[in-house]
Amino acid sequence: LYIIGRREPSLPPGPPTIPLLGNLNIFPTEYAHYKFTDWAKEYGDIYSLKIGPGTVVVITSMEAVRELMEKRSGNTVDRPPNYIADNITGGLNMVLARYGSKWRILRKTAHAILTPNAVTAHLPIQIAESTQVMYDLLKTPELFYTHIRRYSNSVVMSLLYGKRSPRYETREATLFFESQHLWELALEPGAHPPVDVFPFLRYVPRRWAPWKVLCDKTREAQRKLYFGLLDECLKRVQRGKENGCYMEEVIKRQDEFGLDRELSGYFGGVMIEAGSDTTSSFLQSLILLLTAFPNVQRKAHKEIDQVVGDQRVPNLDDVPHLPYIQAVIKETHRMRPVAPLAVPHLNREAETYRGYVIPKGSTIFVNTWGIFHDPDIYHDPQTFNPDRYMHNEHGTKPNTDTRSFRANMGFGSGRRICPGIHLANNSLLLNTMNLVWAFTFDYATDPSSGQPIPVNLFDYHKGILTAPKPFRCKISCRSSGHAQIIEREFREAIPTFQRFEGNLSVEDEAWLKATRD
Ligand code: HEM
Repeated sequence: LYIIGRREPSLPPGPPTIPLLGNLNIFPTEYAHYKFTDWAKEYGDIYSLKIGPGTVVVITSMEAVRELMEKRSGNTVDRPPNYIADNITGGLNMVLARYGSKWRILRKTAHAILTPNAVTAHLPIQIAESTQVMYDLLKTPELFYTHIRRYSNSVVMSLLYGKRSPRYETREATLFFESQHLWELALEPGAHPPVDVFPFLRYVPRRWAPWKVLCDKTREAQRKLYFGLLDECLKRVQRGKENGCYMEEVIKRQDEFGLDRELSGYFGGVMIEAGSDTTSSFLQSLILLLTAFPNVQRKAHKEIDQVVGDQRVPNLDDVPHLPYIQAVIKETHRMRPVAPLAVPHLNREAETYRGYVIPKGSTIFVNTWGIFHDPDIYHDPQTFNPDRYMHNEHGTKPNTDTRSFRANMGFGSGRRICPGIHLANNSLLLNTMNLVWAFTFDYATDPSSGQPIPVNLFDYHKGILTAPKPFRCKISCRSSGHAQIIEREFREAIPTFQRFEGNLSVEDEAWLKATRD
């Protein structure tokens, strides 16, 4: 028993262990990326932690990512077991699913509908929705946080189910935000007994195990949303009233993909989850950073004014002419990666690397945060400085060996890399251009003292996905000319919106009527 928790000599180094628990007693339960980055300074770009008898390996360099996650991606494609998640979803949450036939079916389906070509077909609604973001910010800028969250949910809902969320309060958006909240509580590291490390804890009676009640509640909330939406889509297909959304295609090609009803429901639901709060987290961080770094904002304004001017809104054809805006996006990924530790992987067979043996079934964390904040690679990594990407492709210090670097590190690595990259990139480009073109972002003013209220660059939510906690800032439209163009574009987008407004609630209809009269 004494050897349980002890670090095997062939493992990469790491913090001292204690019997039985290994490093479980010091394993960070919140903002783990900070601690993981501190440990990387002490133990290097590959180190290990013992969690009871199990092993966690943390990698904090592009070189190790390239070797272990990419070159050996067939081996590091699995995810660690997650009893609570599986209890809630029956193992069908694609993001956390174990490697196996079900994950392969889900992944294949995701690829089929998220190719660069397939996402181009859905640009009109994405553009219309990003126009509404500008319109909403014009009318109620103080609600920017919910406007952004509405946007990313509405885009995925429109693409997948042909049904948009015109308001933050739209029924399906609310159901999603509620079920997502429960899901986050259920997955919160350290919040529940470690049922994966010590399986006997799974058998504690329900009255002493509040996590079991939470699991049931979460399962119910998710299924209500996922299968409600699926059935609505199914009915449309049966009536021959398709509107061209992804889930109709999924339903029609069910046999080809190998999906049954259960898998189809979870496929759609997980796409909403994976596509909504990720995109909005990025855009909220962008606003936070633009507010805190006015010099960056000035440069971005200057570039967009030169290229786009003030007589029309930006569009995707402008992107190649906007290198600084592109650099702003890269720098936002670097400063505030949406998933600072990506999502943990697991190796299917033992690995030998740099003389270490990483046993089969180890959990592998890619410490994206640590890589992006490494002062040996990035000059002054805590400063939001898009210019670093103007000098070289990866924004690194001169003479850095960048052979293992690639552009989309914020989207993970290997065979579990984010399949939504193309869709997400279009959203990030459209909204970053629009936000910079139309608005200035300043500190809010404290009404009693008249002093500016600074923003806190580190006040972020806990969890696998981070997003800034709601903060205050002042968002103003740059001129009345810009405002008029936004109003006009919003009106002109009505026919595009209407294709996705087939089955809305009375409240949504009333809101649309009020904004359109
Ligand atoms: C800014 C936006 C986004 C970011 C930064 C992001 C980032 C990530 C990251 C870091 C992972 C884990 C990769 C790994 O395990 O190495 C991931 C997985 C995933 N993402 Fe995204 N994502 C974004 C948007 C989207 C969108 C729009 C969709 C789909 C509509 C999507 C669908 C998924 C799915 C399904 C997975 C799980 C893949 C698997 O485990 O096989 N994501 N994403």
